[in-house]
Amino acid sequence: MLEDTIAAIATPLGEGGIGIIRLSGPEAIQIAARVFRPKRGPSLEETCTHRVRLGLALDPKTGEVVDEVLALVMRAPRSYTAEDVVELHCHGGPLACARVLEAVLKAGARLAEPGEFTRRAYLNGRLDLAQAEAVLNIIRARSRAGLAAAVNQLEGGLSKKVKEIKDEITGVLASIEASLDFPEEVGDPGREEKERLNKAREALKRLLSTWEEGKILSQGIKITLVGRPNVGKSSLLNAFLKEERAIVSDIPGTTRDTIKEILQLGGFPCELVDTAGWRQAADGLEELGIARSRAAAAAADLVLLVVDLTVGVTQEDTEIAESLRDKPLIVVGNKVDAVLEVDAGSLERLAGSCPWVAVSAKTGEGLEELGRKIRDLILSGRALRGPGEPLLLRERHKVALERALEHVEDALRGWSEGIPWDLVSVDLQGAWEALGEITGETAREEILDRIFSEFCLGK
Ligand SMILES: Nc1nc2c(c(=O)[nH]1)N(C=O)[C@@H](CNc1ccc(C(=O)N[C@@H](CCC(=O)O)C(=O)O)cc1)CN2
Ligand SMILES: Nc1nc2c(ncn2[C@@H]2O[C@H](COP(=O)(O)OP(=O)(O)OP(=O)(O)O)[C@@H](O)[C@H]2O)c(=O)[nH]1
Ligand SMILES: [Mg+2]
Repeated sequence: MLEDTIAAIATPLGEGGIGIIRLSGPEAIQIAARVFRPKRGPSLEETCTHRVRLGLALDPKTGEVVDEVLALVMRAPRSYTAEDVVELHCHGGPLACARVLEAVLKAGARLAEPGEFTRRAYLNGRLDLAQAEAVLNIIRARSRAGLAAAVNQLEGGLSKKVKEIKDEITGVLASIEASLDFPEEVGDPGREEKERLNKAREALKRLLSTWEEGKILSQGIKITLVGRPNVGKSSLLNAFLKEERAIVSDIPGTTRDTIKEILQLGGFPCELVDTAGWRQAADGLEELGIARSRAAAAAADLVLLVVDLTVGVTQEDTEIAESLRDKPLIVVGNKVDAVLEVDAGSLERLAGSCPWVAVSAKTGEGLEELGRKIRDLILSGRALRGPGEPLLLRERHKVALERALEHVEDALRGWSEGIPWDLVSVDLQGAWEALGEITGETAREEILDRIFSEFCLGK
C-alpha cells in the first residue's frame, strides 16, 4: 500500500487565499514534475529539499495551463509523512484546486483516502498513534484549552506518560520472567517490584481522572437557557455571542423555537441553546416551542435557569427549578442593572445547593462571573492537573487505560493472595498490551481504519 503515490487537496473547499494540493509517496516528485513547469532554474527533480519554486501547473494530457503555482519539495524522510512530499500551492479557488488535483491524478497519483497522509506518518514511524489522533483533535479544537491539550498530545505528552507506565510494567514482567526461568539464581519478585506496580496503578488512576475535563475539552458541553418568558434568555445568548443572534422583545413568548450556537464559556467549547419561555401557553404553537424547550433542558449537561430580578422569584420560577432538580443548574438573576438591590435570600432558596449569580445581559455585568461559575461547576470534584500535564482527549484512550488499570489491579491482588507468578505475568501482559494500543504498537488494522476514517480528505 505504501508503494503508491497519493494526492489530495489539503485545504478546505471554497474560496481562500491559497489552495494546497499535496502528494506523498515514492513518485511524488516525478509525478509533480509532469505537472509543474518552473519559470526559471532546474526541474523539480533537481530541486533541493525544502525549497519552494514558482511555475505553472499544466494538464499533462492536454498541455493546458491550469494555474500559476508554487511547488514545495520535501524529500524523505524530512516530511510530514516521512516520504517524498510535494505541495503545489495554487490560487485558493475551488476550481483551481480541482484542476490541479485532476492534473496530478492524470500524471499518475492516486486520490488519497481520508486521513491517509497522517496514516502514512504513523506507519512510517514519524508519529505514534496517539500523536496521529492529536492531529484530529487540533483540527476539531473549539477552545483554546482544547487546542493546547491537543498540541501537547501531538508533541508526545500523553505518549511519554503512557511509555513511563509501560516501562514500570515491563520491568516487573522482566523480574517475574527471570525468577520463573532461573528460580535458583533469581529470587521471587519482592517489595521493589510491588512498589513499581503500585506506582503504575497510581499513574493510571491519575491519567484516568483527567478524562472528564478532556472529554469536555474535546466534545464540548451543552448548556441550555430556560426560564419564564421575558426574563432575558435570548438577550443573554446575544450577550455571550456579542451579536444580535436571537430576536429580543418585551413581548413575552418572543422565542418560539430552540436556537443553538457554538461558543466558548468558562474556557470550554459549548453549545448554548436558547429556548422558548415556559408558561401555561396561550396557543398550540407556543406549546410546541415549550415542549422543545423541555427536551433541550433534558439533553443539557448544564441548565441556566434565568429569572427576572425586576420581578423577583415567582411561584413559576420555583416550579421550573423543581422540575429540573436532578440537573446541574445555575440560577441566573438577570437585569441586575435595573434593580437597586438583589434579593440574595430568594435566589439562594431557589438555587438550593446550586450556585446563583446576578448578571445583566444589557450591560454585561456578571457575565464573567457566570463563566467562572460554569467552569467551577463543570470541573467540581475533578482532579487538578499540573501545568503541562497531559490529559485524555479520546474515549479510546480512556477505555484502554481502564483495561490496563484493571489488569494491574488484578495482578496486585493475585500477588497479595500468592497466586502463581505466571498468572500475575498474564495480567501484566494484558496491561502492557492495553497501553500499547494507545500509542499503536499493539493496535489492530480495524482500529487504524476506524481512527483514520474520521479524518478529512487531504489530512
Ligand atoms: N504547508 C504545510 N503546512 C503544514 C503542514 C504541511 O504538511 N504543509 N503540516 C502537516 O500537515 C503541519 C506541519 N507539520 C509538519 C510536521 C513535520 C514536517 C516535516 O517535514 N518533518 C520532517 C523534517 C523537519 C525538518 O527538517 O525541519 C521530520 O520530522 O523528519 C512538516 C510539517 C501544519 N502546517
Ligand atoms: N434592563 C434590562 N433589560 C433586559 C435585560 N435583558 C433583557 N432585557 C429586556 O427584557 C425583555 C425580554 O428579553 P428577551 O431576551 O426577549 O427575553 P426571553 O427570556 O428570551 O423571552 P421569551 O423569548 O419570550 O421567552 C426585552 O425587552 C429585553 O430588552 C437586562 O439585562 N437588563
Ligand atoms: Mg427569547
